[in-house]
Amino acid sequence: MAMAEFIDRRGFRIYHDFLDRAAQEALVGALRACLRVAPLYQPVTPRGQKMSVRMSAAGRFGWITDRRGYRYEERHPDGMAWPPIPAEVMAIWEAVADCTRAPECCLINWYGEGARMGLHQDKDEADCACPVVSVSLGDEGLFRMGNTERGGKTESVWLRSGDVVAMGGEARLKHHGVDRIRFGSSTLLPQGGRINLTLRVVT
Ligand SMILES: O=C(O)CCC(=O)C(=O)O
Ligand SMILES: [Fe+2]
Repeated sequence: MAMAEFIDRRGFRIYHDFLDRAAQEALVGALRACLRVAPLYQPVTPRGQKMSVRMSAAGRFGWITDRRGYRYEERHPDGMAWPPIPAEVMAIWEAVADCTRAPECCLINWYGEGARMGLHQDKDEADCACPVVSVSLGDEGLFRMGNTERGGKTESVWLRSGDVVAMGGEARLKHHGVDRIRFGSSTLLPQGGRINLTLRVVT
């Protein structure tokens, strides 16, 4: 793994080029194995809108949304247990999380052409002492960072394949989202698109 230097933006610690190409390829291989066990599915918000990202998860819990609400579940919507979090992913957590607890969820988001994620807070976790750690693979994504309160100024950064962001401390409950991706900007994923992993302590 590359040296752990980061840029601090409002408490978001951005580690550009944290994973080199070989590490990214190894991670994609491990994730493909996860997705064979727990395939990507299209989530629906509690209000009934289809999300543009497709999702799956690894770990004891997966974060899901459907008409019944947002929550963590120990099973995929199709009924199977989530696969274990790959060792390569755990190693990233250990390098940047600065937290004694282990992640219990690795949410897997897949962004195809036109997919985005609106500004939101990650607040369905019981313990916010640990960060949410994000790993980006494939196409570049425009990541927007805001405030703990709704509204106010935001700033954005393009996240590239291999970048890692730790959202802890003052950034833990700050709003963030992905405005758009540059579809086809990376050669990592043969079909294009962007994968984002978020590692979370849930309980
Ligand atoms: O895709 C990203 O970079 C962020 C994803 C995110 O915020 C989430 O899954 O909660
Ligand atoms: Fe988030």
